[in-house]
Amino acid sequence: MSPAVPQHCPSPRELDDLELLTSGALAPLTRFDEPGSPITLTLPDDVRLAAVEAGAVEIVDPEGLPLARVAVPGGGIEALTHAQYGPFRDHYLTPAQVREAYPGRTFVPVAGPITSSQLEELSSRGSLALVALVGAGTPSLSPVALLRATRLAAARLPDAVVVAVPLATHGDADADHALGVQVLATYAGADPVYALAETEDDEFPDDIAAVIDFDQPPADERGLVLFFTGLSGSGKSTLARALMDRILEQGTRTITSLDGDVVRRNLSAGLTFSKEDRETNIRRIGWVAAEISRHGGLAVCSPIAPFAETRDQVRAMVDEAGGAFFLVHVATPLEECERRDRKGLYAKARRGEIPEFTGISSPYEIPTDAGVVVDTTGRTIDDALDDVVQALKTSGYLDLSVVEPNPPVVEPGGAPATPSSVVEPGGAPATPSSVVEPGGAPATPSSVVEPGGAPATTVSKPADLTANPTPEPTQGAAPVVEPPDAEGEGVSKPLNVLFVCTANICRSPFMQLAAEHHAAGDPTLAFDSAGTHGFRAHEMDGVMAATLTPRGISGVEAFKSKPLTRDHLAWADVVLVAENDHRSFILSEYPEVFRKVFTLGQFAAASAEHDLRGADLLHDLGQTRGVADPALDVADPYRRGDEAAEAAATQIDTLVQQVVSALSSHHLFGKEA
Ligand SMILES: Nc1ncnc2c1ncn2[C@@H]1O[C@H](COP(=O)(O)OS(=O)(=O)O)[C@@H](OP(=O)(O)O)[C@H]1O
Ligand SMILES: Nc1ncnc2c1ncn2[C@@H]1O[C@H](COP(=O)(O)OP(=O)(O)O)[C@@H](O)[C@H]1O
Repeated sequence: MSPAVPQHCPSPRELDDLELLTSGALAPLTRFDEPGSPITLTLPDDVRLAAVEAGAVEIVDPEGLPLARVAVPGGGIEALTHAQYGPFRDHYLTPAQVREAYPGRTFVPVAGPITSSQLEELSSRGSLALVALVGAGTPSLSPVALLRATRLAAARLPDAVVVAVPLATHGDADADHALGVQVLATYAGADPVYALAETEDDEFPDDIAAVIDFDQPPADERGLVLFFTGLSGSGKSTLARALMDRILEQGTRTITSLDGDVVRRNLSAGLTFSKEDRETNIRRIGWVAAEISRHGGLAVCSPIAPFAETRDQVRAMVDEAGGAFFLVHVATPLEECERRDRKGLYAKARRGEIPEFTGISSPYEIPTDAGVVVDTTGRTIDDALDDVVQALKTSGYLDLSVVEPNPPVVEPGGAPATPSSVVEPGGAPATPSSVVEPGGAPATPSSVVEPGGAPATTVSKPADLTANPTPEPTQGAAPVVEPPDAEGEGVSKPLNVLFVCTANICRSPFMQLAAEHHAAGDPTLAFDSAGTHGFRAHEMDGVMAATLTPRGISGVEAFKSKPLTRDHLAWADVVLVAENDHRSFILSEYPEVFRKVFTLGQFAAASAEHDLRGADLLHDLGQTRGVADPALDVADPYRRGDEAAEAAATQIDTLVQQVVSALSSHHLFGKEA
């Protein structure tokens, strides 16, 4: 009897590639794993072994429907069936079908929503076939939104049809471009291909803008997974519960709780505390949480989750589902958890009665990517919770400070109650908060067992700067009263200004420090900076830094560079970049922020023509922003000598002064208010 052909459900990218291979869209390519081709199929070791033995692997979709048989080795494909479902399936046509149905048209590749000016450009180009490139990993819109937007564009053109082609991205822009050209040529056959010009214009017809808005909700409307990790007894459940109460009191979101103990009694009943079972447990929690986030829901998870790799997997699952993942490391040291020993488990573990107990005989790997680190030792629950609430607010995901005014709470007996403040046994005065700064300020020390189960040691959290999603304003934390006509009347919030250049070591640090200098403690403004390809934790470039002192600008010693993340953008009310290229980069990677990204020169020029200031100015410019004149760019002075640095410094200093003065509301609503 010949060995059974194993089944395998590949990644979304590989499924898209399979569809293109079997439809003939990648002709002359017809198989996986041709030398030098990005169209590859990776099999897990056990599947590969079985496939080699059987001579083939059967590719199935996520629901187990066999799609194709792939020869192993060799990669040759025998198609079994095509995917027959999915939104707008009728638009998914093979090149042969397209050439038969739509001959004589001009073929237009569409990778993002078509703008108003592009529509105008297309309206005079005759009969069109808009080819929407909707594969896995497409950067701008989700596949279904790109198809919706392209259909709306087609309806606005005199004669256009829409074809969907699942061309996935392969992590290499050049290879993807070459594939795109090849696929378009195959679809067009003898007909012309017309590539839309890149446009700085980001105005869309209302119906297309609505599709974009629905697909890219603002940070505080996205699905959110709040993931508490830490040792048993560290305070995960207590803090998670208190946070959920606060969210429910605010009344803007519903919540699903996935507490460690509760999950183990239900979803993960029967699992042990072996490494393998813990990983299964966390992946189950992650899967459910990601599905909740897919629909804009909020999941609060509080398992120990001791392994970095599994936490990363959860982050990736949530990311794939379009949700935001926010990691809270409850870093209460082992000694304190053991002192609490609420369930008596540590004592048992010390006596050897519980094998593989986290912190005693099983490792806990300290997160280096937490959004906030909280040590609850000697603090009230409310105080520790405030760290989490503050970090969430800074991240842009959840702002719990906007609440309806509370009626006074009256104690039995009639006296007004003092604010609730639960002090635990042994509860000493609060220690300072340890929100992780973008600059990677070390957290309070936390005791951990290192991987491998070595005895607990006291370590400081590594100064990780990569994935920190909580840019902290460098000043302006003091509350201000908003202009009476601004949104959120009476709510305290500075305007957050993010400066961006390439590496975050020359121009954008100068912008940030100069802005802080000119704002002179203005509480209505907060500043930060990052680089599109930012170095991590570098000092400012020495040549550029030398231009600061003669201008009386300080703060360079504390400065550390960082790469730009989505979370920095979420934090910012306005993003001011050095050059047009930075703007294009941000718009292609994070199209949802298009209303708030300007070049510094563009913003300064536009604000000079305005009477409005502060939030009103931002709002108005967000609606009417035009093309950024490249002549207003701040050229890169890096490694171009003292003169270039001095010229950039002078240019930036002037522009920043204008911007600070235009954005400040201090003279109106600051100290005097
Ligand atoms: N061996 C061992 N190690 C750690 N914890 C143990 C163990 N055995 C039982 N318990 C109890 O189970 C709770 C942790 O379960 P989790 O699902 O959160 O753990 S894990 O994430 O799968 O590692 C944990 O609850 P919390 O105190 O809420 O964290 C413990 O009460
Ligand atoms: N500031 C604090 N924050 C959270 N828990 C605290 C704090 N101070 C003391 N505790 C106590 O520590 C214990 C934490 O237990 P729990 O929340 O179940 O932890 P975990 O879910 O991490 O196992 C509770 O008894 C809680 O009352």
